This record gives sequence, C-alpha cells and structure tokens, in this order.
Amino acid sequence: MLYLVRMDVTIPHDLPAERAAEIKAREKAYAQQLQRDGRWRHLWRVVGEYANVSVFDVESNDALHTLLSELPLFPYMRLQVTPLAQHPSALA
Ligand SMILES: O=C(O)CC1=CCC(=O)O1
Repeated sequence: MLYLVRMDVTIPHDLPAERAAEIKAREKAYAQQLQRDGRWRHLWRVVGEYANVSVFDVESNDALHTLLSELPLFPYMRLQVTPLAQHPSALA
C-alpha cells in the first residue's frame, strides 16, 4: 500500500545542539536504510520549510505506524498521512 506522508519538524530551542545533531544523524541513517529496502519510495524537501513530503510503500496501516513511530525525529514531528489509491488515468 502506498501512503503520502507530510512531516513537519520542530526541534525545541532548548535541545542541546549535539543531541539534535545526533538525532538527525540517526534519522538520516534510518531514512536511507528504508529507501534502500524500497519502503521509503520518495523523500522531498518542502521549499522554505523544515518539512518533507514522502511516499511509503508498506503492507498495512500498522506497518506504517510502526515505521513512523521509530523515526528518531518522531517526538519532534507533526505527521499528516494520506493513503493513496490507483488513479484511473495514470499510465503507470
Ligand atoms: O529533515 C526532515 O525532513 C526530516 C527527515 C526525514 C528523513 C530525514 O533524514 O530527515
């Protein structure tokens, strides 16, 4: 199943810079692992915002929830999830 997910990130100002950098490094490693195994199909920056839009390909709502809740930045994110279906005019 495909899901469009928008992630808006807000890191608290009082989080120490080294801790924020460590969380972002773990987020990057996890995101790249999921891209390599095909579950994180697209990852795009939203221009001018600390936000991204992503497309995930996972087997169920529960699988997506688990994956998202394991993001190192999850405690600092607001997530908007949209399940996707085939469009009848799509070529692929
Ligand atoms: O920077 C972001 O949009 C949050 C994020 C998701 C994957 C990643 O590496 O950073």
